[in-house]
Amino acid sequence: MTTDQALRAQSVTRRFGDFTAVDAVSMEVSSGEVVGLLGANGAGKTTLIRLLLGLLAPNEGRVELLGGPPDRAHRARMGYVPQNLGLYRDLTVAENLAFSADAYNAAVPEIPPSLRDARNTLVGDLALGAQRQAAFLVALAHQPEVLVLDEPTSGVDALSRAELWDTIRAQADDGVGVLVTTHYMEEAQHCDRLLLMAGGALVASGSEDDIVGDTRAVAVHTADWARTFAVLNAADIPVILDGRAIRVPDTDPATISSALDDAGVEAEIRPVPATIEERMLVLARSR
Ligand SMILES: Nc1ncnc2c1ncn2[C@@H]1O[C@H](COP(=O)(O)OP(=O)(O)OP(=O)(O)O)[C@@H](O)[C@H]1O
Repeated sequence: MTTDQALRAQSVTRRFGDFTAVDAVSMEVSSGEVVGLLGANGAGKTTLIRLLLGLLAPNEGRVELLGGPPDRAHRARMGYVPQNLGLYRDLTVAENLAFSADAYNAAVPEIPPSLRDARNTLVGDLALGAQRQAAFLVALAHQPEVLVLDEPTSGVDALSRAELWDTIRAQADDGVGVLVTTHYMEEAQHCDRLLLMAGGALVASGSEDDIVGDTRAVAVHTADWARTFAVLNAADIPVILDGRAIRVPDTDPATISSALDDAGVEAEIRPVPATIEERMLVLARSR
């Protein structure tokens, strides 16, 4: 390892026409840490990643990859698993691995037991969990010092997700700096630190507790959940329906009672600590 700093963005902005996809973002990832990049669809996570990796040029600001510019030489020291996995679907797992190792002048790694039966299967014919596993293997073949993973666990079953997180943690324990995006909020617990984006900006960072802070929510218990949801929604109250449970973040319980009383809906209202997902909703609404 030649530097403790794996990735850094300093006041980085990227526009597409009049639209600002990444807005003056400053952040960094150190070697050996797993940093989770969270945010709703369109928050700017993938664009930030592409800027950090030199795949897109910033309009303003500066990025550093392993302490230098994100040029070919520095990019050769990082591993990237994009959302679409970046594998050749019409090549087998073994062929993808050999191709990538050759491109980086690295030895072809051994295929782990869980993928061995699939070594001669075309990637396009594999289940998504196995495809993601293969993409990890390919990205790690040249022993990168930085690993950037864009939704690595999306669409895979719980067991495969747990295995992928084990792999991520093992890499960090070996000193690799990891930046990972996820849509699954429960996966925030696997990260050492979180960055939260909304509307292109970095709106919060730290641990899950730092991000939630003292934000509160209200749990609404009612038999008539459909009407309750409709009434609160119509009153422009930030209501969340999770199954049949109704939650309202960052809103005075009296406001909720009053909206429901006016509509003649019977409900029991209980203030509770907010979740990170609810805090994200609050931050996104305030952008
Ligand atoms: N090449 C492009 N041209 C125009 N707009 C773009 C381009 N790339 C991204 N955008 C826009 O920038 C915004 C941020 O997109 P981005 O893919 O970075 O979000 P994201 O947080 O990664 O979302 P998701 O979780 O859905 O992947 C979106 O509104 C997207 O439509």
